[in-house]
Amino acid sequence: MSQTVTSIPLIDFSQFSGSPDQRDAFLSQLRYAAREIGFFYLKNHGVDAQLLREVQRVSREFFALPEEEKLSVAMIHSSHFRGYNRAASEITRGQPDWREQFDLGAERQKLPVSDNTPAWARLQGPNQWPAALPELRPLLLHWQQEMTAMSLRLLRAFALALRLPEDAFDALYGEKPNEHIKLIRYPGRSEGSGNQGVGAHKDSGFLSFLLQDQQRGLQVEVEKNQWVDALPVADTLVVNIGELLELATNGYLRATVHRVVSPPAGAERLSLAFFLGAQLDAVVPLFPLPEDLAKEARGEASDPLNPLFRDVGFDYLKGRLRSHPDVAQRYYADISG
Ligand SMILES: O=C(O)CCC(=O)C(=O)O
Ligand SMILES: [Fe+2]
Repeated sequence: MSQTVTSIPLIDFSQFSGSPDQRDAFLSQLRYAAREIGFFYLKNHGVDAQLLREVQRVSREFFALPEEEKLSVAMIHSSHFRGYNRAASEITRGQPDWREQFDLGAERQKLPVSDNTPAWARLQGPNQWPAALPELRPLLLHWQQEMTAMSLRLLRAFALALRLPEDAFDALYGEKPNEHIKLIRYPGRSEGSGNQGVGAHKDSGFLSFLLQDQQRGLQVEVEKNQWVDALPVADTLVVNIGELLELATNGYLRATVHRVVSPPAGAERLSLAFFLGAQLDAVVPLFPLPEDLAKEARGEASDPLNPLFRDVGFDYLKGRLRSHPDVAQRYYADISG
């Protein structure tokens, strides 16, 4: 029987490279956290603390730019869903989110598109970078590289925790993992803004990582209608499981619903998210788990408001179209109707 969860566990990634006993202890904590809660704090993750501080500092500088500079890289200029959105542009569960944000992905060349190319191929392409803040590009691309390397290491630990071969998930991301970064600033509450920083949702990919500042706001639905604060904890990243891992493990791993409540008036919250996903042409298989684990799998806990698809590119595109109806209408009217 699982007991009531009142807080989010904290696990230490350095144990994974420790003695065999430490490694086993780490893997069982990982399995527990990922199955029972779907969220945990990760310390000693190996991403340089100084780099993280720099990324936070320069992200704040980005949001402090004059509005016209931010709008010069507005997402509406990008068919690849890259760029800036003002607060209340993105929609979750039909309601606007009170957060401004800057999205980027892997810096890759646009794919040639013909009549029979799948629509998700249009997602690949360059990022937009603000001319007014030249240090943003090298810094974020460096951070992206570090986050990708760390998160792929963690994904391999997940495979071991499930007693699958260490490289079980490798073919799903191949040479082109989906490396989505979202810099987010939640303004304080104001008249007429409501308190939805971001509405309740699950993330779609393999794993999500959040670098929080000092301001609370993130909440995790550990049981139906029971929300727990994921308070900021210094020197950790918050990690959560995406729907892709839930689907691949028949619900053994848990993609947990979460949301952000807007900060009080006069405060603000900065959260920097890294979402690791599979490559867009992958199809998610069902991994055969060892019998004792398979018995504990909950089955697919798909959200009826947001059905899942095993085709990674299609599923990711569906999410992007739903979150950004203006971009959808401008570049994807042929498929989003
Ligand atoms: O702001 C946060 O810490 C969480 C953001 C989030 O859940 C998301 O963008 O998917
Ligand atoms: Fe999320």
